[in-house]
Amino acid sequence: MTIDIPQITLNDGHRFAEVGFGTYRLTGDDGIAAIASAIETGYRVVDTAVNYGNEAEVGEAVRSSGVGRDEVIVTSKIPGRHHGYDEAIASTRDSLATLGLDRLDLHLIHWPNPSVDRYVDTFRGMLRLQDDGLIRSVGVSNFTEAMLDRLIEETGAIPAVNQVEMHPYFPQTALRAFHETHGIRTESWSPLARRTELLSETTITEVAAAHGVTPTQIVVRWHVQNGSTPIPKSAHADRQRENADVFGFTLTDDEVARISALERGRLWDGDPNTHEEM
Ligand SMILES: NC(=O)C1=CN([C@@H]2O[C@H](COP(=O)(O)OP(=O)(O)OC[C@H]3O[C@@H](n4cnc5c(N)ncnc54)[C@H](OP(=O)(O)O)[C@@H]3O)[C@@H](O)[C@H]2O)C=CC1
Ligand SMILES: O=C(O)C(=O)[C@@H](O)[C@H](O)C(=O)CO
Repeated sequence: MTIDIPQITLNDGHRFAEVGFGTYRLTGDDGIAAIASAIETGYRVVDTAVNYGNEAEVGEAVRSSGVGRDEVIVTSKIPGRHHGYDEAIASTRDSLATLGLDRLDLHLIHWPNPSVDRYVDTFRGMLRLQDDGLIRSVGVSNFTEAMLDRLIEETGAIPAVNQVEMHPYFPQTALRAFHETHGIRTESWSPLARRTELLSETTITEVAAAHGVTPTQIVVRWHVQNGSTPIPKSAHADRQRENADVFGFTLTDDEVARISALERGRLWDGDPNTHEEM
C-alpha cells in the first residue's frame, strides 16, 4: 500500500512534502529500481544533483514508477564548477537533458563556494529559468544566514528551500528560526546522520520503545516535528517504507527536546563558509 506522505506549500505556492527521498550513491540499474521503488512507496520529493552522476537514473525511475510526472517533485543541484549566470543556465539545461524531463520542480545551488563568490549570479540565472518555466521552485543548499541575507538583498527573491546538514547531532536551531522568519523551508540532508551510532543512542531507543516504532522512525519524525523535510536515502524497499511510515504517532515536546539535546555539531567537514565543492 502506498504511504500518504503529507504535502506542504512552499513560499512560492508550489507543493513540497514533509518527507522526501535522497539518492546519493544510487546509480545504474539497481539505482533506477531503488528510486522507482521509493516513488511507488509514496515518496514524492526525489533529490538528486549533477555531482551524484545519477540524474539519468532519476529520470528513468520517474518514468518507470507508474506515478504521474506531475505528482513527483524532482530536485537537482548546480555544482560549484557551474556557478555564474550563463553557467547556471547551461548547467540546468544539461540537467534537464540528462533527466529527460522538461522542467525541474526544485533546483538548488549545491554549495555556496564563497571563495568563488558567484552564488548571487548563479541564483539570478536560476530566476531567469524560473521565468522561462524550466524551474518551478528555486532554492539553495548549505547556505548560512549571512549568505541568505545577501542573496535576498541583492536579488529581491527569497529561496523556497535551504537544504542543509541536519540530524539530532546537528539540529540547526538558529538557522531554522531564520528560515521561519523568511518563509524558507528547511530540508535536512543526511537526516539519519548516515546511520552512525545515532540510531543506538539510549535516548532514541527509549523513545522508540515508548512509541512501539523503530529508532529510524523516531529520527525521521523528529525532523517532521521540527518543520524540516528529511530526505533519507535507502537502497532497500523495506527501509524506504519504514522511513516514510512516520505519520501514525506524535512525539511529545519533551521527547523532541531530549532528542535535540544530543547536539554535538557537524559530522563532516561541511562548514559552508569553508567547504568548497566543485
Ligand atoms: N546538499 C548536500 O550537500 C547534501 C545532500 N545530501 C542528500 O541527502 C540524502 C540523504 O543523506 P545521506 O548522506 O544519503 O544519509 P542518510 O542520513 O539518509 O543515511 C543513509 C544511510 O542510512 C542507511 N539507512 C537508511 N534507512 C535505514 C533504516 N531504516 N535502517 C537502517 N539504516 C538505514 C542507508 O543504508 P541502505 O541504503 O543500505 O539502506 C545509508 O547507509 C542524500 O542521499 C542526498 O540526496 C547528502 C549529503 C549532502
Ligand atoms: O552528497 C552531497 O550532496 C554532497 O555535497 C557530498 O559531497 C557530501 O557533502 C559528502 O559526501 C561529504 O562527505
